[in-house]
Amino acid sequence: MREMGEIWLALEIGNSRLHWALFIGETLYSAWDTDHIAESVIQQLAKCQTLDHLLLAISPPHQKIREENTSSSPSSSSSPSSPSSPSSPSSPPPLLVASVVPSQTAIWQTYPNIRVITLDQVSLKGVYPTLGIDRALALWGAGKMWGFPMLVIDAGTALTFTAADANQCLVGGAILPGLGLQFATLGQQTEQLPLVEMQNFPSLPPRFALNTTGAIQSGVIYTILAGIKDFIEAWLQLFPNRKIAIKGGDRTLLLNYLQALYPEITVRLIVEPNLIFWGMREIVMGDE
Ligand SMILES: Nc1ncnc2c1ncn2[C@@H]1O[C@H](COP(=O)(O)OP(=O)(O)OP(=O)(O)O)[C@@H](O)[C@H]1O
Ligand SMILES: CC(C)(CO)[C@@H](O)C(=O)NCCC(=O)O
Ligand SMILES: [K+]
Repeated sequence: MREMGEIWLALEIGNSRLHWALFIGETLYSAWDTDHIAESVIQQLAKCQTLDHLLLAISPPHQKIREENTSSSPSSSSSPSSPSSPSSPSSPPPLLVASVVPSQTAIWQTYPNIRVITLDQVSLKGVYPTLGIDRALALWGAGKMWGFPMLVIDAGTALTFTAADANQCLVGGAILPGLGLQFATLGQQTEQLPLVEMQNFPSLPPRFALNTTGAIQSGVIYTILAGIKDFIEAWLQLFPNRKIAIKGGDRTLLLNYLQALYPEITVRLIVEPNLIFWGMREIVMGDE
């Protein structure tokens, strides 16, 4: 970034929704999620006169899904709270975009001050050309924050494992359908199976179920948890001093279950929803 205290926005375009962060220089001021935004709204953003207008346009209060204020002085302004101290810019702030949805990236190109992060800008070594930028950035962010070797588990639309060794070189990883996707496919692609809603089971379901919904819950949850445990154990055997971080929309649910089933591995997990933003910050600050 050009100035130390400059306001900039980070946007991660995921397959389910958008993930936003407002930075002042190196400091993450707040982070929130929204649904994908219509092209017509994006085209209006260049005309926003103040930061508050812009924030309101990209995340109207009823649309905002999660907000986390990381600044020490919470602001009273509307959602998401904009920083009160630095003066609002007269033109829209720089926007850093990382996207795994190319059609969505395309409609953001009308934004006046946009920079799209691509894989070649992440200093992670040994990447393959089609590696998702979200996986690369989350791994880079986690490794820079807590050190390498690092394994990142992303419990998002897809559940992914992505690892790098002590030389900051990609070891590799794995991709499987995330929790929501597993329930959705069973409900949609079969004649007799219902769509199971995830919010309805905060605690572990019985392993051996005597009804259809229970059987789906058991099958999806216990095999995902066993899979996560197996990947973690394989990772722990690979390197000394290795770390593990977990992010993604299903992280809290999965952590609660993991804690109940495998407390000894759960304590090793670094839980951090903002890994991709730490990765983006590394790239922005590296340019100075
Ligand atoms: N309000 C919500 N809206 C959508 N998904 C949610 C919400 N709260 C929790 N989730 C869970 O989050 C998961 C999606 O995770 P996330 O939002 O991290 O995915 P994503 O948008 O694909 O992002 P990424 O590409 O970074 O994984 C879904 O499986 C869903 O169960
Ligand atoms: C796996 C997802 C969908 C996770 O968001 C994304 O990282 C992606 O589209 N990756 C491309 C394929 C790969 O990472 O090998
Ligand atoms: K596809």
